[in-house]
Amino acid sequence: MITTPFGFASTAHDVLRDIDLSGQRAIVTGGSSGIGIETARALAAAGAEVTLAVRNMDAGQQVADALNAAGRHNNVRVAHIDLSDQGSVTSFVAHWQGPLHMLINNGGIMALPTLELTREGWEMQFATNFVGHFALTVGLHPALAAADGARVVSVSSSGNLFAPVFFDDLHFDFIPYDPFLAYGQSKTACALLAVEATRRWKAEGIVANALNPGAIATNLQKHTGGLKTPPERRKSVAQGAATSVLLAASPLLDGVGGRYFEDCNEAQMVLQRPADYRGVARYALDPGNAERLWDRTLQLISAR
Ligand SMILES: NC(=O)c1ccc[n+]([C@@H]2O[C@H](COP(=O)([O-])OP(=O)(O)OC[C@H]3O[C@@H](n4cnc5c(N)ncnc54)[C@H](O)[C@@H]3O)[C@@H](O)[C@H]2O)c1
Repeated sequence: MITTPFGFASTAHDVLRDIDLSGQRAIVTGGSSGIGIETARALAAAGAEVTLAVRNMDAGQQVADALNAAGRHNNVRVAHIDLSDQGSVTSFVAHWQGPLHMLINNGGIMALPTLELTREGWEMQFATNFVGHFALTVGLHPALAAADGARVVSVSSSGNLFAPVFFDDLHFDFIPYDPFLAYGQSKTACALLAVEATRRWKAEGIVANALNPGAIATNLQKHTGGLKTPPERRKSVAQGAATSVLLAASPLLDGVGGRYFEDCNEAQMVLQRPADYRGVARYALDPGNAERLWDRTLQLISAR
């Protein structure tokens, strides 16, 4: 188990204190709100050149302007991506130039009340939270390989404990749609992406890890009537971004990949859903599931 000096209450700035990221380049998807803003703020404050990959360019530009005005480096920019739209992901990748040191797959949606499908017929949470990030990560593989020690960060969730990947029914054609089953499947898939990306790319110096940021009141809960977690177990957004930046940039994680973290430490693997929703399900780190999902998703995106 990987342990660090950081924990539940640590902030992203605590984790990056004394770390100089000058000359390093990062992408933060969903960087115009919530945890994404704080992830970008901390990486940029440490000197990294940060691209906010966002669906809403106006919102993204406002955040970039605010971060640049408050920081010392004028190193935050904005680029458009709609993770639910494969054409948009392809276009983002085509415009990216040069090496990429940190890819923070952070954007996401949760618990859409009714079944929504993309134009390809893919369930929307799976398409946005996972397939979009999968295509982005695979598309940016040459840029990651060029960075000499790149990190991919997969923002998963305790939602991994709600559902495995339903390989025979990814898009709820048979299983009755449930908002949290769909969210859970997508977040399990995000964890599996880290496992398989590490297996495939570690020899090229690329490692990927997954994380649960904790319970943070953000726009994510707009379909669920707000955060239900008791106050003592909630985090601020700066605390929520701590594990993301740890996985993106801390030397404590050098060479570590294919693992799942929460509260800045490696999480326990569990065989049943615990009452406190801590830990990661075995199926979410299973290498066989990870390879199967990778191959299946490659087929999905190449057949569209
Ligand atoms: N807040 C929590 O309690 C919590 C808990 C566990 C996991 N997470 C995860 O943390 C991540 C960040 O969530 P947050 O809490 O900051 O929520 P948020 O709603 O504030 O941020 C999510 C971001 O993703 C972007 N996004 C959504 N759909 C997109 C699309 N199609 N294309 C591009 N961008 C898109 C949104 O515009 C937004 O900027 C998510 O992956 C979420 O699942 C959050």
